[in-house]
Amino acid sequence: MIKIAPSILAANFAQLGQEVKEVEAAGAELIHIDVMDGHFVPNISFGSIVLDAIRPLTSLPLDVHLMIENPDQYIEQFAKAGADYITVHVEACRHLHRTIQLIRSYGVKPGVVLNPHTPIETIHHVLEDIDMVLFMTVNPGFGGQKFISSVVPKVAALSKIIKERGLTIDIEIDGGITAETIVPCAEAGANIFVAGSAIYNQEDRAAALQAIKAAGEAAYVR
Ligand SMILES: O=C(CO)[C@@H](O)[C@H](O)COP(=O)(O)O
Ligand SMILES: [Fe+2]
Repeated sequence: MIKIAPSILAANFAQLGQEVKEVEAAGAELIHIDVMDGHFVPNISFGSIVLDAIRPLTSLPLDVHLMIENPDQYIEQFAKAGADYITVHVEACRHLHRTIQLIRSYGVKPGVVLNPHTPIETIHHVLEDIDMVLFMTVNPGFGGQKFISSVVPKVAALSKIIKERGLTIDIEIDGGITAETIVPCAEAGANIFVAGSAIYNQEDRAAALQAIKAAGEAAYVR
């Protein structure tokens, strides 16, 4: 089943609570939260106080995408603020396995993120320890960028490995997702899709979300 995770990075922060409730009512399955530190990525977004604020307003899982250096230092903070998933970039972790264990120790589902150029071989030895792999289909740091289609073969290759090993791991795609770009990703076996501008920048957000989901459902093969 296809799940849609609207990214609040594209929401109106002056009415964030309402923006979260709107996508929940529209059929979103997760809320995607982009944390940027101005070091790992060339942009700053927000920290765990935003989770503190929205946690009581939604029953949806909070999917926290950490685009930060030294993620270990902040995992407790995000776990205590109510994260359900915490995903860390392979490129930002010196001891990836330890970071995954740290996330799990707080009862949070761990996931790993790969930049567009990062090979899937970097996570072969942690697949048994994680709940999600997040493929970046843009270079991280900004919303509203163009989808990088050369990532799709990596998604298909990982999906095959997950199947061969009999694992249950969600494959999430993040960056430039629309009702068109979701199609090759769902065909490659991805099942969770982040969408920021393709939902929040639309007049009818519910219709936009449902159109993206329907296109993904029609294409999904696993
Ligand atoms: O992590 C990121 C960007 O670094 C994403 O979650 C974006 O925020 C998605 O925005 P769109 O590409 O869907 O507009
Ligand atoms: Fe993200």
